[in-house]
Amino acid sequence: MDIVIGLEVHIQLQTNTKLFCGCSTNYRDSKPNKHTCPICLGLPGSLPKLNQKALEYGIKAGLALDCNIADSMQFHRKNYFYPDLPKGFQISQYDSPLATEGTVELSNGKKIEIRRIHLEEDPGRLEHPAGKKQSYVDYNRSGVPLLEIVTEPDMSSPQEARDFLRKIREIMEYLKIFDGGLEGSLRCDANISIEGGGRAEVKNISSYKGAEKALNYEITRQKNLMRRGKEVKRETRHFNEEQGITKPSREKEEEHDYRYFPEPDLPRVTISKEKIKEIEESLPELPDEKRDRFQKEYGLSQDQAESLTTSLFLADFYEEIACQIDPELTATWVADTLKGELSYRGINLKESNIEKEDLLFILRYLKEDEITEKGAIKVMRSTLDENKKPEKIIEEENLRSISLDEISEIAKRVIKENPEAIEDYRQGKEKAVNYLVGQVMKETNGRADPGETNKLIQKQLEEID
Ligand SMILES: Nc1ncnc2c1ncn2[C@@H]1O[C@H](COP(=O)(O)OP(=O)(O)OP(=O)(O)O)[C@@H](O)[C@H]1O
Ligand SMILES: [Mg+2]
Ligand SMILES: [Mg+2]
Repeated sequence: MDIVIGLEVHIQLQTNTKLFCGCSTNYRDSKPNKHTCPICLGLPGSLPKLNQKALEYGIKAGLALDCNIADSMQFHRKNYFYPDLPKGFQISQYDSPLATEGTVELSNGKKIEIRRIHLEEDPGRLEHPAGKKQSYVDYNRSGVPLLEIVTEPDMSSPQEARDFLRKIREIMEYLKIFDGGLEGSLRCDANISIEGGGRAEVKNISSYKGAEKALNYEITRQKNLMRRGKEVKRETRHFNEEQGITKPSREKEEEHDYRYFPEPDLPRVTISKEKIKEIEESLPELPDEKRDRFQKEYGLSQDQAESLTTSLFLADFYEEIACQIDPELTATWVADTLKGELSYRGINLKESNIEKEDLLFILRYLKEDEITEKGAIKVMRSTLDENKKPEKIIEEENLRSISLDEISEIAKRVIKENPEAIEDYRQGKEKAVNYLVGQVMKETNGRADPGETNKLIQKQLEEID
């Protein structure tokens, strides 16, 4: 049974002001209804004016997704009645959108077609506090610029949908027009059908993990209906993030006729070839290009390059260190060790204490055998957990590597103290060597180099023989 998935992704553009007025878009820490004016409250007689920055950001996004940018576009009124929309309509786009026909390549190489991209205003935010009879509405979000990206129904699994959203997020962050770290900045409607059934449009998804969950739930639900010979209806459903389930939309009025018509208060917008060209020339290197370049320039594996380019912040962090010291060593320490430590702590690089200089310092010491690998990991952990500088940690925790002579002395003593290990070694037990190495590591608090220690112990044991 073929699974068909198409997404409508809404991303909030990071402009300072709203799409059609001068109110601030920075609403998350504000009291409700503080960033409002007659325009974003939709009061009669107010006139919207297009934010040119939002238009520029939209063009940027369209170009980055390989779309055709329209030479002119029109805003339309999308009429529906709901308290989050004070005017009774949303200014959106209809048959004359900003951009059409783009593509996004997933990490499995599959190409997903973009049907269209358009600009629209975000509605207000409703709050339904638990245990209260009233609901509240906050219009601070009303009028924040949204970019809606609509795909063709090209995805065939929830994993692909998740990967698509991750890619979109990465690209938009690279363009510096979007901040995925903000709550509710990326929302999507996921359309899904199974061969022979109607499509469900699942609304209210606010993360890419949520999208995957909602789609998995839908597959099970739709397959179960089909198995029992029941019809899968074409319908709109709501995703409940906490419960991980979808439910039919309660509001019947959501299955509407939007009665689209051209927004009479906003003239058709022409987009000149020069403007498009200028924006195209200013586009930064995008994630896929950076990944390919990292592979070529620094000799990284595809996996490492992929892992290091998932965010611009991470990629820059890596590259600035890699330029000053061994790029392959840096890749291993950033992509594997550091990312592992961060994910163990449930934080990302931006949120952590570690700075470029810190990692560079650790890698320098490691390269010059001033600390062991084990020591380096300890320093990294303490840098993350205690917000101290590596230099200080190395001093305080006594992590500086010890010399071969010192190791040799300790090894001698350890061998002497463990006659049964010598016996085991004579009988050909390799484990005995490992045990002795372990003892030396313990005595030296992990400061001895395990490879060197192993060699020394073998040599000393042979000499006893
Ligand atoms: N059979 C299908 N199965 C799954 N997805 C589909 C199917 N047919 C179309 N889609 C997807 O559904 C989405 C259609 O979105 P679009 O916004 O154009 O229309 P709509 O959902 O009818 O309207 P709106 O959501 O604006 O009210 C697209 O992403 C498309 O890829
Ligand atoms: Mg839709
Ligand atoms: Mg839509």
